[in-house]
Amino acid sequence: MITGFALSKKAYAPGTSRVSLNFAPTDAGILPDQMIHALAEARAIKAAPFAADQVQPASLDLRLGDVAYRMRASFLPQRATVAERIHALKLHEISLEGGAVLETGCVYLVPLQESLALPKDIAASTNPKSSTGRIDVFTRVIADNARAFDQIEAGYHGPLYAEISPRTFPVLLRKGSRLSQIRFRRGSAALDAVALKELHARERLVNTADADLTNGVAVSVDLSGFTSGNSKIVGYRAKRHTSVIDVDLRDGQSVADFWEPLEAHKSRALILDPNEFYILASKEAVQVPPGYAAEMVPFDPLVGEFRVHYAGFFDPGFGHAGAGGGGARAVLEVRSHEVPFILEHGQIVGRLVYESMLAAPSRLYGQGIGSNYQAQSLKLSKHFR
Ligand SMILES: O=c1ccn([C@H]2C[C@H](O)[C@@H](COP(=O)(O)OP(=O)(O)OP(=O)(O)O)O2)c(=O)[nH]1
Repeated sequence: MITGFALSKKAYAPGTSRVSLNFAPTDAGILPDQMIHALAEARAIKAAPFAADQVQPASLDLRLGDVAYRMRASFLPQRATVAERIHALKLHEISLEGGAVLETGCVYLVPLQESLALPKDIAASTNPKSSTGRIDVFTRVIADNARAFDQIEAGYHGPLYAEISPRTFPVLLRKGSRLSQIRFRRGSAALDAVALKELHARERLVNTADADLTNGVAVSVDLSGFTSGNSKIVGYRAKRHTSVIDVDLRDGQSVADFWEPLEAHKSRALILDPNEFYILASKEAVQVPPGYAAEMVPFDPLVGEFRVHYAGFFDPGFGHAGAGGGGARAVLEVRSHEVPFILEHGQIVGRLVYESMLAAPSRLYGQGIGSNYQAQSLKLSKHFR
């Protein structure tokens, strides 16, 4: 297990130093920013030069290409290429050059600008960016012959596509918009029970005295109320039939036009309406130490009553006091399925699974890379002012 790193003083500047991608057989972990740049220099990631801040501490933001296909339905390509399935299933094509609105309830497929020619020992996984999950845009990435969403096999050579289905708000996006992110991984890097216990003892991953560390660090919901002006609220419920959100515009919309604040109740419970979308926050302050990355997963795959976590990647340095993040809560994107469901204060809703980095990133989340959510409390996406 990799335990600690000295952080380099300077951020990695692409092309200025050689970062080796030759690993010892037992090396396992998530590739940090400097290795993502090295993958691009080695043409294992093929793309136009990266945009500023596109490479994050443990992931790369993926950019939409210039066309969206409105599809009859979602699919997994399995034995086909995605291009073959698009040919068979597309309803029509929309240019993204000048921007286009994607409607709620429809399924779109967009070729991404980045394609891959991965070495045999590097696999990848994808997830929506937190900003995408917080506005309820359901997004997954598929590759040719994929049998699962958001999983890219080691050694994959080929294009990537984003499946996009806005659930609550129509969204305006364009060529270059970044809805998804990709993490590159060598081997199996998840911490086992012993390593997680040791890391928590050393770094205090959550600020609870009796942290539940079964299969990851348990994260529960806070329904006691956060101060908002003169009131106490537990979160927000999305409004229906709103206007459009421009995914690239920060602070562009007023909260009141899109969200209904949910006042705290003395019962410290919240009844989730089926098919409504909620933003809530964790009771625990969480943190990801510099040598690690985390992912929020369902607390129990057998409990399908409600879904938390659209966007599960937590960056190295998120909530870390050394990166200005002390006390950060996890923001939770929550939806109930078939029946109304009562959530109670302190109920476990997800687990943070920690993985080792192959090396410390040259910059942490919150350190001069335009991070939007460091030290966050209950926080809507960056689109709202
Ligand atoms: O469900 C989630 C997922 C992530 N996060 C936190 C941890 C993560 O490190 C941070 C930023 O996530 P991400 O990089 O996916 O967001 P972004 O939309 O790219 O924002 P930024 O520009 O700040 O990176 O938000 C949450 O609170 N809840």
